[in-house]
Amino acid sequence: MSVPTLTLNDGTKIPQLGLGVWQMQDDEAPGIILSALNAGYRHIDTAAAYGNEAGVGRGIAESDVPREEVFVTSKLWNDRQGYDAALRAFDETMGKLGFDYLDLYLIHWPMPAQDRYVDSWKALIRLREEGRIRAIGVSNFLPDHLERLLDETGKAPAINQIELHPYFQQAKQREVHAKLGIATECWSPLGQGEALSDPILTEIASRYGKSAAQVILRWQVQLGLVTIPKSANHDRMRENISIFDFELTEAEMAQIKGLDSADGRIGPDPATADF
Ligand SMILES: NC(=O)C1=CN([C@@H]2O[C@H](COP(=O)(O)OP(=O)(O)OC[C@H]3O[C@@H](n4cnc5c(N)ncnc54)[C@H](OP(=O)(O)O)[C@@H]3O)[C@@H](O)[C@H]2O)C=CC1
Ligand SMILES: O=C1CO[C@H](CO)[C@@H](O)[C@@H]1O
Repeated sequence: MSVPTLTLNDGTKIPQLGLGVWQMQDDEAPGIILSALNAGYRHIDTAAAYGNEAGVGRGIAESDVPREEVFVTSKLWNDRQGYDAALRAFDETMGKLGFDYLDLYLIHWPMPAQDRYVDSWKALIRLREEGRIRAIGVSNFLPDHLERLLDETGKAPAINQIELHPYFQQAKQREVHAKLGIATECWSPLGQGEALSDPILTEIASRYGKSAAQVILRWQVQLGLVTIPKSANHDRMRENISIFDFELTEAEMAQIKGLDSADGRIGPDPATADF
């Protein structure tokens, strides 16, 4: 069963489930990408900061899958923010990936103390107008950062990639996204493994002969989110994409909603993150 796509506010289609590749070494990335493409993945999430763009590009180039059938995201790292710096960083990313266009480029963190994200956003708008990027977006942007992009450029991001898992569900942030026409993408969708032994999730999973990981990813897809679980293991990669043959009931969706926690964040807080 193939992965459904979501249509972004600029008309671009993104597969709702992709492979996250943070913490994969550049030299192991080609093999992992080949394995993911064989398992049916057509969406890969990398970043300049992950140090594996070259390996990701090589894996795609060495596969039998045409470049245009794979949706690839990369991200602008914090020390390259600003208009000219972002243009140069994008060229470097493209050189490493070996692509002539990118599907999605994100500003990785707002870094409000630097106050350069509006200029970075203007560079991304230009790159999209030039046809070098299909869709542009952001990551870890809070509502006031999104409002400022809109106020100063009139252009809303297609997507905001944020921490989102059963213990940190971001309902308010999702509401803001819906109002502004911005899709929500979940990073650390499995809570970096923390949520996988949750008794409610394992109980729901047992009803379908599925795993807790599959229930979490199915929950995210049914919420209309994009999700990018990371696995470097072929069996778990296959497991994570095998979620399109069952459906959670409304009662199960409500049970999972009940797992949300005010202090469930595992990554940095975008308001104060400074790195
Ligand atoms: N924009 C941002 O700021 C951020 C973006 N990201 C993106 O999100 C992606 C995913 O987030 P990440 O932090 O990696 O965490 P995830 O929530 O995807 O969890 C990954 C961990 O879970 C394990 N795992 C994966 N599938 C299963 C399974 N079916 N059963 C048991 N264990 C499993 C993996 O191990 P194994 O590999 O051994 O299977 C790994 O240890 C990243 O790779 C990156 O692309 C992440 C953090 C921040
Ligand atoms: O995507 C991410 C994972 O790696 C980075 C750290 O090296 C994080 O800061 C970032 O948000």
